[in-house]
Amino acid sequence: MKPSPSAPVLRRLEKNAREASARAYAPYSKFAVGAAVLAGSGKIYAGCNVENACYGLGICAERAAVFAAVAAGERAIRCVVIHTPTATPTAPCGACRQVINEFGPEARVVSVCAAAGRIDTTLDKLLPGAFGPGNLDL
Ligand SMILES: O=c1ccn([C@H]2C[C@H](O)[C@@H](CO)O2)c(=O)[nH]1
Ligand SMILES: [Zn+2]
Repeated sequence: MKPSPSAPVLRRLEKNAREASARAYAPYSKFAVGAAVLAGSGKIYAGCNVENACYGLGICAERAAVFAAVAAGERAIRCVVIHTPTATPTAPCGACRQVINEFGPEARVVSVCAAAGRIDTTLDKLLPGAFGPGNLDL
């Protein structure tokens, strides 16, 4: 079976995530993260982490990207790519896994970094037994 998204689309997502990481606002952690999501329409939405002087109020790149997609009218997430300018790739935090689950329970999740190492997995592997919208069907 052909991989989804295709290699050229995945390359575009990686470029968008890398460019978004350069726009991260991370003066406190110095850990710049960029994310790009491929939404149901085929459009790509990017996000970066945005920190705050009130430390707990920062938001991760992945959630910023998902929320940008939803604000544009999207309701499905097919793929999330995360870029960090580090030597090893970074998997999404638990909060972001839960948010991705809402719109892309079977999304492909790819983490890339400044070196060749990558993580290429799926949301259901990262968040097995997830609580999701279906659990609220009483
Ligand atoms: O997957 C991750 C992990 C961390 N961060 C952000 C949160 C915080 O701003 C900084 C350090 O945790 O990196 C992300 O955006 N995505
Ligand atoms: Zn997160």
